[in-house]
Amino acid sequence: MIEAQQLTKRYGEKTAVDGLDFTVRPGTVTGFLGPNGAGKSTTMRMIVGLDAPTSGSVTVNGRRYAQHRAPLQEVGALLEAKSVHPGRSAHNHLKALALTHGIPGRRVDEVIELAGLGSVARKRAGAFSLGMGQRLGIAAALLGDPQTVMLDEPVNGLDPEGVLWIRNLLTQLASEGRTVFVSSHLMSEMALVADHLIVVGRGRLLADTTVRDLIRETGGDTVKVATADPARLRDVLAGPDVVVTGRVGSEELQVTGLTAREIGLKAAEHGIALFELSARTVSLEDAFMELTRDAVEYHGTTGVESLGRPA
Ligand SMILES: Nc1ncnc2c1ncn2[C@@H]1O[C@H](COP(=O)(O)OP(=O)(O)OP(=O)(O)O)[C@@H](O)[C@H]1O
Repeated sequence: MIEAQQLTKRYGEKTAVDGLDFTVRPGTVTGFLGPNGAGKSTTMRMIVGLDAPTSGSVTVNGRRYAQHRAPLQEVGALLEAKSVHPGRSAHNHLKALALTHGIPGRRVDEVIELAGLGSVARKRAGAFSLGMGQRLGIAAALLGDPQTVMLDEPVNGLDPEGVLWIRNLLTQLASEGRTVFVSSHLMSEMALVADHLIVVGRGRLLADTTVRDLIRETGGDTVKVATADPARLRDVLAGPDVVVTGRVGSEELQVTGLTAREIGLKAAEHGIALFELSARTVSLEDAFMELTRDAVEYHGTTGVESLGRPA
């Protein structure tokens, strides 16, 4: 379990992390999302003691990282900054790490297998592709068989097979009861792998919710219906959790709380003709954009003005 309380980090004038309160629970994959510069990496660095909070605190299983006697066996982390000696092989890098942390040597071979690095383990890590480097970083994170696993952008640079491997790995780690905290900009991937989400923007907490609820709140379960008799259809669909909206005089209604199928069946039962019946699909990406619209630090421009005018 990771618990942040009023976690704050300032760099001079800049507040990178601003009073964050959240809990990452074991047994599920928790996604950590936010636009560029939102404070995700800074938060993750504070979790593993690479940066000290300006105020507030963050603990892993009730203790600050530095207070754990064997931190590598407590929290395994893949952070953006790599610290692999380029001349060393993957095997030697992991062996050195194991030796200095009292981890048995056989675990090195286990994580090499787990990370799919068997065929390249004796090669210089400096010659590794981005994807292999990511796999080595993940192997190092898992070396201490930690209860808590934290990965910053783990799918970066991975090919589709690697992305699938990460997806299965994260699900597996969570199913073993571990705490899995993972940041990514790939929303489609997060939607598949994460159950819970912590969303930040400009250092502040924007949402602490499930993928389903976030999508629902953005209107993900709305069904659009068009009929010649909207007033009667409203009456037919009425129910405790059903909300029907629509402009007066319009044939179109927006319905939440019923599926397209349920609406179609009810309309047929009452002999009401429908002209259109379509579920609005909202992706996690849409929901994320909506939620973080005001918290994006670096907006891109696509307007012609930004390209300058020809002389
Ligand atoms: N060492 C530092 N000194 C000064 N400012 C910093 C430092 N580290 C981070 N920042 C600033 O703090 C803010 C948060 O940065 P951080 O890297 O944590 O964001 P992030 O959410 O991980 O972004 P990204 O998605 O781009 O990786 C940014 O505005 C960044 O410029």
